[in-house]
Amino acid sequence: MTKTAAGAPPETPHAGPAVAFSQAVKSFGAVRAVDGLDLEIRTGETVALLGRNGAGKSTALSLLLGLNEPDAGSVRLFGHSPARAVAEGRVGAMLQEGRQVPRVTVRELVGFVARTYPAPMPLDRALGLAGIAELADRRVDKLSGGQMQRVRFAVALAGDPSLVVLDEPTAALDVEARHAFWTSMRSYALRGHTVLFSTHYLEEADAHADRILVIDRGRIVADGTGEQLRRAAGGGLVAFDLAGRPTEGLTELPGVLSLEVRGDRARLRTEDPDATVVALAALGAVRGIEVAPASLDDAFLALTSAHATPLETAR
Ligand SMILES: Nc1ncnc2c1ncn2[C@@H]1O[C@H](COP(=O)(O)OP(=O)(O)OP(=O)(O)O)[C@@H](O)[C@H]1O
Repeated sequence: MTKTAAGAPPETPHAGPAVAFSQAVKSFGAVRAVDGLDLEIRTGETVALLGRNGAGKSTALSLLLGLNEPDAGSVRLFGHSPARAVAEGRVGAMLQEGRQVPRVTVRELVGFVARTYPAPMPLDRALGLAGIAELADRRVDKLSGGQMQRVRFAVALAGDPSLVVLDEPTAALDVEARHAFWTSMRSYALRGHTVLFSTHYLEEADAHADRILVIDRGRIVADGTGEQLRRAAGGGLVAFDLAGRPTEGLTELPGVLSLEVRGDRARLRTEDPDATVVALAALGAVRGIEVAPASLDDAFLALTSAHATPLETAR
C-alpha cells in the first residue's frame, strides 16, 4: 500500500455527508454539553453554528475533530471516525485558543504544519488565501491578535483539507480584518470545500453561511437559511405615529407582545402583524404605519430563550 508523505493512509473517496452527528452526547459531570446532537453537513456547504455562551458549540466542534469522544451516539467525518479523517489530512481547524510558538516566522510555522499533511497546498497560496503574504517573514510571537488569527486561518488551510472547522474565527478581528477574513473564507469555500464555523455574530452567519444551525443546550433547535429562521420565528414589528394618542390599551391589541414608545412613535412587537394592523386601523391609528418582519436577532432570541421550543424550519 502506498504511504503518503505524512505516513497516513491515502484518502478514500466518500459520497455521503462530510459531517454526520447521530444522537451524539457529551457530558462534563452534571452538564450535558452536547445532548443528543443529530446533524448532517453535505460536501461543499458553508454552515454556521450559532448559539449562546455555553450552548455547546465548542464541545460539538471538539467531538467533530476527535479531541473528545462522545459518551453516546456517533460522529463521522467523510464516513469514518474523526481520528481517521484527521490522519488522512481531510480536516483543518482553527480553534479559539492556540499556543504561540516563540521565535519562528509565519512562513516557518505554516510550512511546518503543511508538511504534516499528505497533500498540502502550496505555501504561498495558503498565505495568500489567509491574507498574510506580507507577514510571511515576521515572527509569530510579535504579531497582533488579529494578525495571529489570520495565521491560524493559514494553518487551518495549509493541508488543503476538504473540511475546515473554525471556532469563532472573527472574535478578535476589527471590521477591516473581519471583512478580509470573510473574503478569504469565501474563496476557499468556492473551491468546493466544506466550511463549518461557530459564531456569535448573527449578521455574519446570515451573510456568509449557506445554512445556519442554531444550537441550544446541546441540541439543534433550528436549521435553515437566515430567511427561513426569520420566517420560522414569525411575527414582526409594527410602528406608527401616536399623534398625541394615549398608549393605554395598545398592549391588549391582537398579537401584541410588547410596546415601546420613542418620542411620538409607538413600536409594537407582535406575533401576528396582520391582526395588529387591522386592529390599529379600526382605531384610526395608521399615521406613518410601518410593518417590518422579525429580524434574525428576534428569531435567535425566540429560538434560544429559556422557554423556547424547537421550531420547524422548512429546509
Ligand atoms: N472541559 C469542560 N469541563 C467542564 N465543563 C465543560 C467543559 N467544556 C465545556 N463545559 C461546559 O459545557 C457547556 C457547553 O460549553 P461549550 O464551550 O461547548 O459552549 P459554547 O457554545 O462553545 O460557549 P461559548 O460561546 O461561551 O464559547 C458549558 O456549560 C460549559 O461550561
